[in-house]
Amino acid sequence: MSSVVVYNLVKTYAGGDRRATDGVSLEVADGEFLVLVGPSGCGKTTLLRMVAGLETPDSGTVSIGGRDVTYLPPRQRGLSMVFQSYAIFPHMKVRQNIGFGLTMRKVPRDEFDRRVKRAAELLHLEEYLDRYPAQLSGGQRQRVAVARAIVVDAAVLLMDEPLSNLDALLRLQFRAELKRIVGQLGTTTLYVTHDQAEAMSLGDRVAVMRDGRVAQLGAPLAVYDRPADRFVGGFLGSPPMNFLTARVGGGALAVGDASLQAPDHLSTWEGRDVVVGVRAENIQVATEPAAGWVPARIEVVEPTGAALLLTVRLADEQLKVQAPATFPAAPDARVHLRAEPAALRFYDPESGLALDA
Ligand SMILES: Nc1ncnc2c1ncn2[C@@H]1O[C@H](COP(=O)(O)OP(=O)(O)OP(=O)(O)O)[C@@H](O)[C@H]1O
Repeated sequence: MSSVVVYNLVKTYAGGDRRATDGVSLEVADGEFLVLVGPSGCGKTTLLRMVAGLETPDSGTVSIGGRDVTYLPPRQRGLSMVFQSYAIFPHMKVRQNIGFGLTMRKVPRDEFDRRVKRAAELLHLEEYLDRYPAQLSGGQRQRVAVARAIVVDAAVLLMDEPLSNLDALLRLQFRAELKRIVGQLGTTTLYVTHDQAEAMSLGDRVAVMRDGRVAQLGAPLAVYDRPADRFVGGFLGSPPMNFLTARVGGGALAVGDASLQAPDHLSTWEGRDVVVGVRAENIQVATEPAAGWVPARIEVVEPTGAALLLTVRLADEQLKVQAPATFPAAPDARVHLRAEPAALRFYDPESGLALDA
């Protein structure tokens, strides 16, 4: 049992003007891959470092496998770490780098060989074991850092932006490999990234952080489909969720001259504005008008290869719409839009919080 439970962690750095983490509570279940994601400065690294034992919280607790480790040093916590600046030793060959944690633990020679071989196999590094880090590419060095972390069979793996030094293509390849490897090992993993696509791809669940707090925690698609507030909807997804202001009246939602059907639960908002959230891929687009479709004008057409990303104007609002690659789109052309009612989300314009059905 190697769950990680973080309870009400508060941390303010000396000289810091606000809390780096402001009462964070979450649980990483045994064998789960949980991703902390959020913009720069939201406190994700601080949270990870408190789990690691590299920072001491002002208050709150960290438990690993049911044991309170809040004030234990890192080496007594049964975890292993990979950081962005993968500190592999330049004067040691790959074999000794991968096996470093085993050497420290005085693991016997044959077991050392067996475990290093297995970690090297998982990371496709077998043929590089006798090279020095300087003779490797950046991607291969990063693999060495991951192999070194997994070779010790720690109950919990902590990773802080392990892919951020890799170029875009390598990042994508290694992301899938990490997912395979961690899935195979079944190690409880807490992973920090500022990259929302990486978070969606890797996490069993994602915790979206903002200003030292968890804004939302859930399965990637659940969070993507039902953002708990405007911040989460705007942070997850590329393009971000569209938001437009609509006036509720007589069972309808008015956006400029256009009118959509309002769901029943908005009846308490009669006569007031709400914010409607809708993802680009949930908006259908047509060249011809039809009942219930809303007229709009194309401003920009961007081919992405698999689709077209349209910037369209609807009344005073600008929206991103994903159209099929074959859609006959041109700047200034008039088009007609519609979205399934089930794909619309509603937010309080003041607080930004979701108005649940
Ligand atoms: N050693 C430190 N001393 C003072 N303030 C710090 C220190 N480390 C972090 N902070 C502050 O704490 C807040 C949270 O920082 P943290 O590094 O945890 O954020 P992050 O989400 O990991 O950001 P990034 O993705 O940029 O690393 C920020 O306001 C940051 O400026």
